Amino acid sequence: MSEVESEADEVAESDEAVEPDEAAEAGRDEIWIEKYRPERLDEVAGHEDITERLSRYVERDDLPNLLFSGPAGVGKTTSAVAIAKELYGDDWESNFLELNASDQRGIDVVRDRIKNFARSSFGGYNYRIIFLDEADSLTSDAQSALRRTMEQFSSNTRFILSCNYSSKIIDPIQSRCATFRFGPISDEGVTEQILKVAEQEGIETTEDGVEALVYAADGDMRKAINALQAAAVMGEVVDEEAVFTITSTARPEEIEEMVTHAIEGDFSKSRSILDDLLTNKGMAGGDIIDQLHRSVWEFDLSDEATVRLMDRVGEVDYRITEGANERVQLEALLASLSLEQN
Ligand SMILES: Nc1ncnc2c1ncn2[C@@H]1O[C@H](COP(=O)(O)OP(=O)(O)OP(=O)(O)O)[C@@H](O)[C@H]1O
Repeated sequence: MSEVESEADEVAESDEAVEPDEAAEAGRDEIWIEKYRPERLDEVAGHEDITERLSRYVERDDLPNLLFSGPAGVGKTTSAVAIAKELYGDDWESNFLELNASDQRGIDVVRDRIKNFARSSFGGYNYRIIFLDEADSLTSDAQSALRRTMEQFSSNTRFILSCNYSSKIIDPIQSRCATFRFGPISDEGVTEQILKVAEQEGIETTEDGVEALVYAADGDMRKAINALQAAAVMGEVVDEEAVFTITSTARPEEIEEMVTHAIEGDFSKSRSILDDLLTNKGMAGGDIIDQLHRSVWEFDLSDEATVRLMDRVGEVDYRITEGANERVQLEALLASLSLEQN
């Protein structure tokens, strides 16, 4: 039993009335992304076109194999679980198996679990659901084996595969699935959910705090809610300062200032901002590149400078992904911008 649960039991057993403050404290120990995970398809924010189509399968009780693709934290797992809850009601847990394809123990363990689940007795339902997360982490050979398993159990099992990139899924699997692309959640969608959670938790947020949460999350709802919860622990009010600190995100103005100094030929000022971001703010080089990439079009730069910067950003991003030293790469980027001016 977790500490939270045992504490909650002790409180329930004691004769003394629970003070509202204590109840709120206990509530804050819960993980908000789980507490506010939508239960039903129509509660999933920002993907109405997808959830309406999924609801039709549920209404007809006729589910094809599904492939959900998209970035992290946008509702792929949530939608799969919501389908199971709507199809099976209280029995959903015994008819839904969640597996991770990148299971350390290997694909054979995953396949055995699929077989055991698909072969065990059914409680009056025509089919059960297997949700396989990170399906794109499987090699082509493992995916071919998975395809055979999908065929073997096609009469009584439906697969929902989740991945970041559907292009990494072999064609024979893609052609057996209806594909749904979950994009990043819109700023409005994230804002709405943040405000809802904050209100229910009695958390005060400032307008710039919510804007900072939306900016830092960049369409990832899990990141937005986690950041709200972490910032709420830090102080009374969730404001911009708290959010940027907690998420190790640079303010857009800092990134712009760093680039502008470099373009104006002042390498040392530009480098000292970079140093502050990497050393004092603890940012990862890859995250600075991501922020640069997102903000480039909002900087006050000529078209030519923007294109040059974009070109460099692409190159540095590739090198960092390949394992090059982040600081060296970022300093080189700023240095090359400065050199062009001098
Ligand atoms: N569209 C959404 N509407 C409301 N809440 C959401 C949405 N997407 C994500 N969330 C919140 O974020 C949490 C994580 O979402 P989920 O597990 O569905 O992400 P995912 O897309 O499956 O990501 P991953 O690929 O990393 O597994 C949920 O528990 C929920 O609180």
